[in-house]
Amino acid sequence: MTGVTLEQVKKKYGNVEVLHGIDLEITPGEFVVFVGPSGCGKSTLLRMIAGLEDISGGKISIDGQVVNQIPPSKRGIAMVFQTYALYPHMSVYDNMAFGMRIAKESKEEIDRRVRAAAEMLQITPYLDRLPKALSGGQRQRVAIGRAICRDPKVFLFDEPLSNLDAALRVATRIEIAKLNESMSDTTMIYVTHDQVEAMTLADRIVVLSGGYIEQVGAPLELYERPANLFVAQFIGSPAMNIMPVTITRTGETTEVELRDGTRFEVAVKTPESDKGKKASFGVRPEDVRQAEEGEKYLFEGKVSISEALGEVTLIYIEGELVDDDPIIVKLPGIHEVKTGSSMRFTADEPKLHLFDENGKSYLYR
Ligand SMILES: Nc1ncnc2c1ncn2[C@@H]1O[C@H](COP(=O)(O)OP(=O)(O)OP(=O)(O)O)[C@@H](O)[C@H]1O
Repeated sequence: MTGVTLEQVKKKYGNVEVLHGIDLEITPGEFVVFVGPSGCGKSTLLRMIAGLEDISGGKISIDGQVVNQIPPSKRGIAMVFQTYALYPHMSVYDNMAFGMRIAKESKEEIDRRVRAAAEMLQITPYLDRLPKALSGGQRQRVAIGRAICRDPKVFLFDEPLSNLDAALRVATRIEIAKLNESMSDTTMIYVTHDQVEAMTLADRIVVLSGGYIEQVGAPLELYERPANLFVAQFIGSPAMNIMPVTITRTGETTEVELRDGTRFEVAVKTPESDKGKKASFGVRPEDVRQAEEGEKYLFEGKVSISEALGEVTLIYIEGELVDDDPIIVKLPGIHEVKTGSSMRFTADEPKLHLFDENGKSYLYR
């Protein structure tokens, strides 16, 4: 079993540094997903692990061995790309066998591995076809099959589903989850900007932004305890609502005041020195509910629009409580809501988040 360690890994293109000293320990057999907005450096980091990009600083180790100077073919990795990268003139079988033929494996061994991978991915009926006679999803499975045949110690995926349509994405995502179960000794590193893929596939997610790691954790840990405003708003859809507040009482629990003067308590510890300081209060759209008549409420606002999606109703509230983005409330089921009407909302205390003036969660201070 093989782990991957990154120590102070940096990447520069010319004078521009795009990764600023990444430290990460990926344990053997783990499925780690890199997520982050476009340009945050996630593909570059993956390509550096693969050996397809030079390392400008720091160390990358695979299985305890520093690989900075080791070529891709000697790193024990296999990579699946967004664009499949199949040879168009070769059959599916030959595409999958190609790497092993180069490595001078025996004919019998090649046949055994190609058929085993094809079985696992349910592409046996297509082994004689050319890639052009396959759908996008089938082509991607061939690309994954080719990677499996190499029997990699580390499996790297660079946005493998992003060229597929919605239904195929789901089906292929489930294939990859099954693959991960059947290859439980193989370490997998997966790049995506799709948070559903990240949440469903990962043992741990690494959230990147601007060439830095914002947080590393299990999917639900990031959802329930985001370390900062960036992660809070990146994980979860629609994004967490953020409202500017002032801290009016500190201690084991904290009282905050919204812009309209409403005060309430958040079950988060704050230091005395933060009394009177600006902070950001956060609550997820799905954690908000309508306050009962006479019940203490968190916030009140006029409905600017509502969307009934059947399974849920989304209510948008604009006004002084927020800066640019409206507050979004996601209520289960169908609700008749009048535009312009005033509504009061509340949420259970454990679902409330508080971030300091620098955007860092008070849970981690
Ligand atoms: N060959 C290159 N030369 C110069 N800059 C580059 C090069 N490749 C990438 N970059 C820059 O490095 C940064 C990180 O790019 P990278 O492709 O890793 O981002 P990403 O998070 O994978 O984005 P996306 O989701 O859009 O693929 C970006 O600012 C990009 O413009």
